[in-house]
Amino acid sequence: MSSTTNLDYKNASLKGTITVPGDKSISHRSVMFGSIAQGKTTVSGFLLGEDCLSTIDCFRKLGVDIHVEGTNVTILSPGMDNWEEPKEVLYTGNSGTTTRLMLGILSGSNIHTVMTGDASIGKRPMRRVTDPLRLMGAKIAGRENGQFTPLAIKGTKVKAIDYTMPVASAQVKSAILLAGLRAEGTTIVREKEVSRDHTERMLQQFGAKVEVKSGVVSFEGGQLLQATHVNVPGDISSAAFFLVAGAIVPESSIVMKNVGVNPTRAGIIEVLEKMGADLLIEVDDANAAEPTASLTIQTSKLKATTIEGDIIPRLIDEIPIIALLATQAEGTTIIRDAEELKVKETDRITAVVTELQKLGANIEATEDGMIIHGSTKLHGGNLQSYGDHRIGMMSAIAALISSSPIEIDDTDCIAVSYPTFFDDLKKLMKNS
Ligand SMILES: O=C(O)C1=C[C@@H](OP(=O)(O)O)[C@@H](O)[C@H](O)C1
Ligand SMILES: C=C(OP(=O)(O)O)C(=O)O
Repeated sequence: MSSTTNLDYKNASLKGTITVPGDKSISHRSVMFGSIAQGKTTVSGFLLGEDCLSTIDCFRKLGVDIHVEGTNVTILSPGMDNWEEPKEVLYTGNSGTTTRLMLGILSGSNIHTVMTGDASIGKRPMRRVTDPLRLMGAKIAGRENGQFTPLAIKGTKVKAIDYTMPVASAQVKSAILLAGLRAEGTTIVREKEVSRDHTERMLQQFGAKVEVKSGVVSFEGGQLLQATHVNVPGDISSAAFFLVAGAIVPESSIVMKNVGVNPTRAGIIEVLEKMGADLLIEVDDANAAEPTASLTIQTSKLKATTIEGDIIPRLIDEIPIIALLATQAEGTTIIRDAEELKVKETDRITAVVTELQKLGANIEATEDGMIIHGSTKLHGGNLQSYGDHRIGMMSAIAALISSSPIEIDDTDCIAVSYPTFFDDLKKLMKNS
């Protein structure tokens, strides 16, 4: 365990304006696409979270020149066909997105690489990616027949596939599409439930032609990406913590500017609205490559809801903080169809239920989600983050409404996606 944080936030209220850091999914992809394209790609609003820094580190090892200045990143790439074969293992840290998308990219490259990550990555399933990539002809070897890291990838000439996704996962879809860049023929990915579409949008931004029609993405191999500029919006998954805080902490009013509201990511907005939250959405430019909005949330009287089916991929990373929200809503909230939570940085069903029960919440785990009876007054306690950034941040927000202090083991992990989380929290508390 690294840092233990003791949070005594009694009678806090949150007021003011913040700008949450850049979107993690889009930041990863900006470096990946900028490294594939030959020439100079510039990125603004980049997330300096540990996961995205792992992506940068991997591409530097392939000979891509990447400069970081504040949240501006410049990528000078010789182009994918001229990458160097790295002498070292590529280390993907805690990042599932880096590991899985790199598998797709490296499969169609002309170099040999070995990839590994931290202990959490070592437990996360990779066959969901290595199986379709092997169908494309990829040469991947890994622990338990390609299920776990470390993974070795011998870049080769891959071929297109027509693949129906067995799980709703943007990481699997993206890995296949990125391998498809170098494949002969048309790669087709069919989704039953639409997952985040940042890869499809960014392929278009880099000049590729992609067709997306009712859950089917088709994409002709052999297209060259053109270096460009990427503007990364604020991360709605980070904003989610303050959307919930604003709704449940008494006498609060929070404005968040420049938040990405791509419809494939904005499930939390739909849920807040259904639960009766006082939320104002002012869209900046609906036609931007990734649309953004200002979000204003005020303390709200909340009612329970059911969250299931095709909304789940649109809010998968927000479920821990939505569970806390539901403890403050009148009635029974049911979350189902969310078994994917079991294979994130930790088993998020068990982690959320165990930690919220410690605070007195009336919450139970189910096979594919959780049931929460509200509203309950929460008390303090000693919580664990399990090294999972989203559990750590959910616990810190709980401390704002608990009747006594909350101690959290290992809050360092929050830097994975939101390194300035406590700065933003303090800023909002100071204004109250
Ligand atoms: O593609 C992405 O950037 C991501 C996809 C999601 O994972 P899955 O593809 O496993 O659902 C999400 O949980 C993760 O935080 C980021
Ligand atoms: C699941 C997450 O990320 P990744 O899969 O990239 O580790 C997350 O950020 O909540």
